[in-house]
Amino acid sequence: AAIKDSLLAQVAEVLPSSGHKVTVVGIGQVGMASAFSILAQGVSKEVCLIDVCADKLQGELMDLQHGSNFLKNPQITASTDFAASANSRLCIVTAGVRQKEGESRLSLVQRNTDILKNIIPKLVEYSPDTILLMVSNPVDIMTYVAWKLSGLPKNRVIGSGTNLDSSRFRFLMSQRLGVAPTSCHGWIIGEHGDSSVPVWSGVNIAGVRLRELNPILGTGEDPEKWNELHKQVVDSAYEVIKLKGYTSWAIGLSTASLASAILRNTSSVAAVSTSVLGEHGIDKDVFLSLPCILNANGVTSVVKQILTATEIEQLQKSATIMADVQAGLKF
Ligand SMILES: NC(=O)c1ccc[n+]([C@@H]2O[C@H](COP(=O)([O-])OP(=O)(O)OC[C@H]3O[C@@H](n4cnc5c(N)ncnc54)[C@H](O)[C@@H]3O)[C@@H](O)[C@H]2O)c1
Ligand SMILES: O=C1N[C@](c2ccsc2)(c2cccc(Nc3ccc(F)cc3)n2)CC(O)=C1Sc1ccccc1Cl
Repeated sequence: AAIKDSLLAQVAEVLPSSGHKVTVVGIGQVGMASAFSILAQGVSKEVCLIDVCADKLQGELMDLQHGSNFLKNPQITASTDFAASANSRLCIVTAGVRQKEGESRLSLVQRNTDILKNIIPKLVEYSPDTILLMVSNPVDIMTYVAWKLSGLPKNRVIGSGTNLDSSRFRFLMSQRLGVAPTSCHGWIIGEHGDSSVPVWSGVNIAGVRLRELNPILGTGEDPEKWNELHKQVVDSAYEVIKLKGYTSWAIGLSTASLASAILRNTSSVAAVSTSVLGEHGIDKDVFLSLPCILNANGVTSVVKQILTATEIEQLQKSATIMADVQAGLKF
């Protein structure tokens, strides 16, 4: 008899999944930083890697598996076949192509949309109850495209949105004030990236709103130039790209944090891209970031922030731009 048979008397079936299985599609810089963060923080012990590059998949799989002894025995699998993703509680999509030199945003969007056409239906086929977490850019549009392609309810299709933007904002705020980033409260909402919206009225330490200490905070007249904080969020993204060619650690940790809220059913609040139709007077079927309650059922509530007219105007402008781009897409 095989050693295993002499050693073990099986008494029950092995379940197909831990119930916390996470699939990461696209194992480039962002996908691997996300997978590593999830494993290193014990967010899930069952991770499946999917990509079109078989060799890279095998190499990343082996390299991660070799660390299993330090990761408390996770189950890590990898395949170019989506069947390997079956029974995933959460599917994180970072697959995409980079903008070519001088490529228009719409052309990139159509190319990434075409990639999603091959990914989303297969993920849902093998994990019909899954939650999709989109990271690929332009993330707000890719989240809408994923929702349309998946047929899932809106609460189970989430974009990483301005979660990274807000994290960079808190770090920069912590540098200015000498307060830990986790104690620097500030929310960036709306469109991820260059046109995101800082909610200055809500920026606070221990509930003390900086806007109350300095009503011109965040405006052009502010001598301390706090509005530069938001500009620094955008500039630092370009700075990182210029210096290292991509971003990985912060977005990977951000993705692991969102995965943790979902898998551990914590109902914590995070700025993520969700359907904003009907919020703040938006009448377009688009996805933008607002503070949302995240748990095992995805986005279960949207926080109704009190926004200034200017902030609402910026959201509505982004909604119109998203809707126009979406109208030009071929599904
Ligand atoms: N939302 C955010 O805050 C944020 C931050 C950083 C990066 N991003 C975005 O994340 C995406 C990935 O960035 P990256 O630096 O990891 O890129 P990358 O080129 O390093 O990785 C992309 C991966 O996708 C894979 N891929 C391509 N087509 C595929 C398909 N059809 N099926 C499966 N896998 C496929 C590629 O093989 C590659 O491994 C980009 O769109 C980038 O703009 C978003
Ligand atoms: O930190 C990043 N890096 C990226 C990146 C990663 C690999 S190559 C480029 C980045 C950096 C700078 C600009 C930019 N623009 C962009 C716009 C639309 C797209 F479809 C793709 C990329 N993207 C991707 C991205 O979304 C981010 S966050 C980011 C970007 C711009 C402004 C503010 C923030 Cl918080």
